[in-house]
Amino acid sequence: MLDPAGNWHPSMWRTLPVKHPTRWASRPVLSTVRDHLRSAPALTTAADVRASFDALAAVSAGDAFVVQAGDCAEPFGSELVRGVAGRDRVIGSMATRLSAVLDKPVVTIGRLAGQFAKPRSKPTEVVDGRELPSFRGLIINGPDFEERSRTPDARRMIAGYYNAKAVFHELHRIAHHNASNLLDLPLLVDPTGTHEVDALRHLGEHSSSRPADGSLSSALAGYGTTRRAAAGWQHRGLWTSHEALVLDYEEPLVRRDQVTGQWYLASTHVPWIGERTRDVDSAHVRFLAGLSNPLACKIGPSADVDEVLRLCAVLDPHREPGRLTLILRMGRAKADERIGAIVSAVRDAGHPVVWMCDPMHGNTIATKSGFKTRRLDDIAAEISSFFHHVRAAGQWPGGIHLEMSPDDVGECLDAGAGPDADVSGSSYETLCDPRLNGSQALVINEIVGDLLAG
Ligand SMILES: O=C[C@H](O)[C@H](O)COP(=O)(O)O
Ligand SMILES: C=C(OP(=O)(O)O)C(=O)O
Ligand SMILES: [Mn+2]
Repeated sequence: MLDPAGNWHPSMWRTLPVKHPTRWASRPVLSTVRDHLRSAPALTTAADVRASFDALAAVSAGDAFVVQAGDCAEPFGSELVRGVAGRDRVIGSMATRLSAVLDKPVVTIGRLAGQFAKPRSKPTEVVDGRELPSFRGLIINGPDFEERSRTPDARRMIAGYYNAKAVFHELHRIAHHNASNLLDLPLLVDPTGTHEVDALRHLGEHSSSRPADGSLSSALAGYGTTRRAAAGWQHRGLWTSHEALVLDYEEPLVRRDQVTGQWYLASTHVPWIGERTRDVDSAHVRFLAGLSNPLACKIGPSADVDEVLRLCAVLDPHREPGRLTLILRMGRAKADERIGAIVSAVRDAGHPVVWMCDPMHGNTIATKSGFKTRRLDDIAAEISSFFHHVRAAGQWPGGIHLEMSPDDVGECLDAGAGPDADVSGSSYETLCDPRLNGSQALVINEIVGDLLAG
């Protein structure tokens, strides 16, 4: 994806085949939206993207673990912003628990601040004999089964940008709140005075020696990873990630670092390529390949070893720790058969990838009443196969990727649920795929903890 002078450019994906494209209703509106996004402020800073890269490099070296979790498809509006603190809290308690088990930091990443676009198995949906485009996520169309709502409207990308901006604002608010708590509490509660030194050190970290450049990492030292403190492991905020599916949204949010000349995707920290768009010569892979962000790519059961090696060569040509996370999502039935060969081949090719397990997307089933669901038993079994096969290849099982809501939703089936178990419509709230609720996420996290300890 280089021009004759050998340079990558953010718009070059347009010359390549695009999987799961969006047919926007109006080209002139699309063009106005793209101009708006191109001149809109970046949502992330290069400093934070580099900090998230370094954090993932520690995972690739086996010195940390990573928890990535959040909605399948984020909502817009007050529900979105109100939900950030809960996602931070649940992911944070998962991470601090795993840090205590491992005695290592845990990197925390939300599916957050841009997880608004969905590839779907079927382009259309039929209800009572009427056929309309499938719901593709709020940045593309609306969920209501009406022609107007289901028509892709490029103005939704503007709404997506400002919704993401509101989430970043909330992440900053939480970071500043945590920073002030970390400063104040030890001074107030420690009678021996030993933590005072800690607190003063933190004060130094937050004082004018760190530039207030709008970076999350300048708001809170050690942002996006757990840190050991006198009172135990503490969680410090979330990095953001989403599937970079709608390139009409992502491309105008690419920014060039004036100092280094590197291109950064400023819509997120860690963009990923989905299972349905990971063809090595396609637009999505070649677009992300030119960016300096840490990248992730889903790998499902249809991927053969050569395909994965070609992806690694394009996405991680310099074999750089932290650059590439491979998110295996095989499904319980295929995990044992598929994981070992892929991990060994990537190891032998010398790519220091982060190995992550998504035990959700290969385990989706339909209940008798037609709801999409996932069984905790299948999720646990796939995680356990992942640990076994990654370790058998001498590699570090570096992370877990979950679809999760902190709320009391009933979308996945509890451990031990029988063959006829169903979910109830009243607590089924997801916009797309079934999520673990907060307590189910903690159950799965204990299983991960046991595997890490074992
Ligand atoms: O989140 C992932 C996909 O968009 C989702 O699993 C597809 O679901 P579908 O099979 O209902 O289209
Ligand atoms: C679309 C998703 O997953 P996959 O690409 O693995 O199917 C997702 O993570 O929501
Ligand atoms: Mn999903």
